[in-house]
Formats: sequence, structure tokens, C-alpha cells
Amino acid sequence: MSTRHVAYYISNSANKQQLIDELLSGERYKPLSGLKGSLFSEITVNKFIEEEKRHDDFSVLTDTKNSLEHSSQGERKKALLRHLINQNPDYIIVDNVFDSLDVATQTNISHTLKDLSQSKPIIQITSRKRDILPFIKTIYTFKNGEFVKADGELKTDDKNYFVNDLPEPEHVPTEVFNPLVKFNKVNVAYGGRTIVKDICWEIKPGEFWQLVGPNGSGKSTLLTLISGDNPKAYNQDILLFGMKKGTGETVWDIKSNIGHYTSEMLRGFRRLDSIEKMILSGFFDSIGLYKYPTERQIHIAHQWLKLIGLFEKKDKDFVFLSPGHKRLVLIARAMVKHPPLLILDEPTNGLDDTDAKIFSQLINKISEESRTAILYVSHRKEEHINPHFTYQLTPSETGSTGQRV
Ligand SMILES: Nc1ncnc2c1ncn2[C@@H]1O[C@H](COP(=O)(O)OP(=O)(O)OP(=O)(O)O)[C@@H](O)[C@H]1O
Repeated sequence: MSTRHVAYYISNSANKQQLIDELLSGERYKPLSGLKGSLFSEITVNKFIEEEKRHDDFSVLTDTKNSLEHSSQGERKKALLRHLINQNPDYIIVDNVFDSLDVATQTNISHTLKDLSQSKPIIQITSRKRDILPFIKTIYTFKNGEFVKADGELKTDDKNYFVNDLPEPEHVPTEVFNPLVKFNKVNVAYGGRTIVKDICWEIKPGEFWQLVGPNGSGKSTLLTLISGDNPKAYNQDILLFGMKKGTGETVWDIKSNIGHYTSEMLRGFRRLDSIEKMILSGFFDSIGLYKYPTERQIHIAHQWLKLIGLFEKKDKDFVFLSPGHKRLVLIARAMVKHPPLLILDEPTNGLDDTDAKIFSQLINKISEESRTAILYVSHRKEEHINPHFTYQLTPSETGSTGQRV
């Protein structure tokens, strides 16, 4: 049976949807021909979320009986895998299986897939070497327009991508808040369930923090307390950029101090805008460009375009860029103002090995060459990203507690 399991190790420039379609139709891999397959992928999660929103169809619920929309990334994936297994397909395609999963859940899903592999073919699509399931011995890579069996070690690009210095800020800040963020005994509960408890944490200018914790421990919840999107932030002892939360500050007062990147943002930008406009819009905290930028702003945007190697493509539409390039543009957009704080939520999700390395180099460069503090949230240690400090959330019956580790 083990020979029927295969992995496709692809880069982000590959046409993944086409590969999925060919696998599901049985065209790509003959042993699957005539069989019924299921797809375990973020693509499927998103389809079910659409069904919830459009047709009130809640056929996939999480362990805590939540809808997918109101669940954390990891909870969604666990619920989807259970749902697919219950449908008893002949084989399962697993696409970027470990993205967004904490270590315990990765192990759990790995075991589930190993058990399943005794009775059904498992077809893996991955862009990270480290994720290839140990029981899969046949690996295909894409070379010169076709899939070929990999022999020996899978190679990635090792070059140093960023040569130019980080572009200067538009203005030297007149006021530097210290700390930028301060939580004093912060608590958040949803429907009587405490999510985080007595959180005490300070982020100072220029610091580079990684926020870690298992799925559902409250990482995104803490981020939304900072980014101004969470009404639970009121009545709490939170100091943000010199303002005590709930003392008349607006969401925009807060947002103007933050550059923000989440992999979910990639889905938010659907309209056609050039790469250059996309970066310029970072000066105005808007999605489109509704104001005329100044000469200096255009100059700075061009420096960023040169740094990320996309100056020649500046007039091309953002939506057609590769996932790796989109991310570099969105980081440049978040950074043009040199905000006091840059928030990166699961930033390497969905990136292939080469792009993850390039992305990590840019983040380290921002940390080394600017006064922007970085708050980086991820389950997995990204081997090339070098945070200074780690804040860890540890779940308990009475809510997650936090500490610097
Ligand atoms: N609006 C909401 N209503 C009810 N429960 C919520 C809401 N938002 C979050 N939760 C719950 O709060 C808990 C913490 O969620 P959060 O998204 O902060 O976790 P996380 O650590 O970011 O998880 P992950 O790593 O899986 O993304 C989860 O159990 C989630 O289901």
C-alpha cells in the first residue's frame, strides 16, 4: 500500500489548483482513477465558511460546537479532517497540512493520517520539505514543466536576497512611546468561557517578539486587543501608544501606529491595483489610493520596490503576483511609514521553502535596521527568523496564562 502514497513538493509558482483538479479527476496519478477523493485544504475550509455565511449550512462544527467562521485556524482544520474521514472517501489529498497547527495538533494529525494510510492512499501537496509525511516515500517535484520523481535531497535557493539598505521613514518620529504596549492583568471571556487570564506584558520600541501558544490559546485574541478591533479591550488595563484603552482614542489613533500583515489579508485585496499603488496606500492606511502621494512618498515607495526586487514590475496588478511576492509587497506597504509596531500573524503560512527564507530575511532586516518593534505570531519556529523574546500562552481550564520564556 505504501507505494500508493505520494507527495508533490511544489513551489508557490506552480499551478496548485490545476494539480488538485488533475488528482481529483484521476488524470495525474493512475492508481486514483475511478476512485472518490476528498481534499483536506484551506480551500475546502473556505468553501465551508462560505456555505455557513450564504446558506446557514453548519455541517462542519468544531470540538466546542462552534461554527468554522468563529473558530481558530487550528480548530477549523481539526473539524474539517474529522468531517472528511466521516465521509469515507477512497483517498485523501492533503494540502499544506501543517500550516496553522500547533505542535500537539500536528502530531495528532500526523498519527491520524498514518492510521488512514493503512487503508487509503494519502496524496500530499506541500511546499515545505519539513512537512513531508514520514510514511510517504515517493516524492514528485516540478522541473522543466513536468512532474518528475525526486531522487536524493530536495534543494532550495540559498542566496541573500536583500542587498539595499532599508528605506528611511518619511518623517523622523517626534514622540516615541515607551512602552508601546502594556497589558496589566488583562482578561478576555467569550460567552462565560475565559480565553486569556491575567495577562501582563510589555512591548518596548524596537523589540522583536514572537507570540506562541497552542491552537485556541488566544494569540489572535491578544492581537485584536492591540490592533483595536476587539470590543473586549474596553474596561481593561491596556496602554497602547501612550493612550489608556477606553479613554476616547479611536481605532484610527491606534491603527496609525501599527503596520499589520496576516496571511488572511491576501484574500482581502481583490480589486485591480498596481503594485506601486498598493505600497503607496500604506501611507494612508487605506486599501485603494484615494489621495495624491507626495514626491517624497513616491520616492520612498520606489526604494521599497527596489529593495524587494519588484521595481521593474511596479505597474503590474498586485492580484496577479505570486504568493511570495504579494507578501513582500504587503510588508513594504505595512512598513512605508516605519510604524512603531509591525504585527505579523502567521506570516509564512502557505509559503514555499525559498519564499519563506526570503521573507524571513526581510523581517530580520526590518528588526535590525529600523526602530519598529515586531510582534510575530506563529506556532512553528521558522528557522530563519530571529526574534529577541518569546511570550508564551499556556492554556488551562480557567483561561490561558502568559509568560515571557
Ligand atoms: N468572537 C468569538 N466568539 C466566540 N469565541 C471566540 C471568538 N473569537 C475567538 N473565540 C474563541 O477564543 C479562543 C481563542 O481564539 P484565538 O483565535 O485567539 O486563538 P489562537 O491562539 O489565535 O488560535 P490559532 O492558533 O488556532 O489561530 C478559541 O477557542 C476561539 O474559538
